[in-house]
Amino acid sequence: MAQPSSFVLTPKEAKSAGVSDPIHLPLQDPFVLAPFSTLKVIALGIGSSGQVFVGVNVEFPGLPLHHSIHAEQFLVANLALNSELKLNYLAVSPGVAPCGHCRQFLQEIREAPEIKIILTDEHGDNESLVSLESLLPERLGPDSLLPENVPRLLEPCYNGLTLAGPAVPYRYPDLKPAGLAAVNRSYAPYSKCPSGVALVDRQGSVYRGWYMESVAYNPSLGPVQAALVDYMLRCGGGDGGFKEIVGAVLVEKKDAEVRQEQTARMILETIAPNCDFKVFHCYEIPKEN
Ligand SMILES: O=c1ccn([C@H]2C[C@H](O)[C@@H](CO)O2)c(=O)[nH]1
Ligand SMILES: [Zn+2]
Repeated sequence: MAQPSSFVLTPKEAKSAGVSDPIHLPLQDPFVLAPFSTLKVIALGIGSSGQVFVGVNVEFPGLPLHHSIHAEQFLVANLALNSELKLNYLAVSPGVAPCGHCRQFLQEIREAPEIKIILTDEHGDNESLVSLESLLPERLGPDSLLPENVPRLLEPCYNGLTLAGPAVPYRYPDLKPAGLAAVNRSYAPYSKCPSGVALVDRQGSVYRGWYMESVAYNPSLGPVQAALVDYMLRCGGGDGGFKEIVGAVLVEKKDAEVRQEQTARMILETIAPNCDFKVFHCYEIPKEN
């Protein structure tokens, strides 16, 4: 699988890759793009730690287009998986501005309207810096549906879930705890149905990701897509791509109103036919009085 040389750069690495200041993010070299795209998009973001995060768009052969991951969504998942608390600057490939779907998904970050977006022409020249608010005025924000004190995307959250039922043996024992840790970090304040996915490749490396919802529902990022972002970040499967995924676990609440099981199975059967997929249920640990 073609990969950027790295999806997370320290401030020092970013500097040696040519990031002199936010407005001069290196939008082409040294990054190699994801292989499936007709339009190849890279998103770069600077987080509050000063690290530079990378996202690429991912299209899945055999799946309807709405399962694709936009570069900006990949970038946000990269921030979340790496516990980065804030996104300050965002730049997309030359001549591309974040699309409406991504402008909406970014709203889940607190203070989203203040995120600075770097726009350029198709040659990477004539930069300008605009706020996300100016790209999406009169937004639908999380404040429309959530109280102020509910953690927003990228803010620390712990869902207090534990695995239900007797321990069923599964041939990849590392996946269950990884899936549980993932569901506990899932951002699902609208459905209150968090979910997490853990994957293992042929080398035995484990990857994980969690469901991240949008106030506008459709731009939400599914738990399989989020785990695939982790897989790509860490060069899972080497050159074998998603076919090297041999095991997957989904953890979600039993009888949840919003369930991922069928969608997760369908996605994995399509892109990772060698994958042994299992679902484990969880429940909320009762709070002590
Ligand atoms: O803001 C955008 C717009 C489009 N794309 C991707 C999605 C799809 O893979 C391809 C064509 O739309 O470009 C992005 O990643 N970000
Ligand atoms: Zn987009």
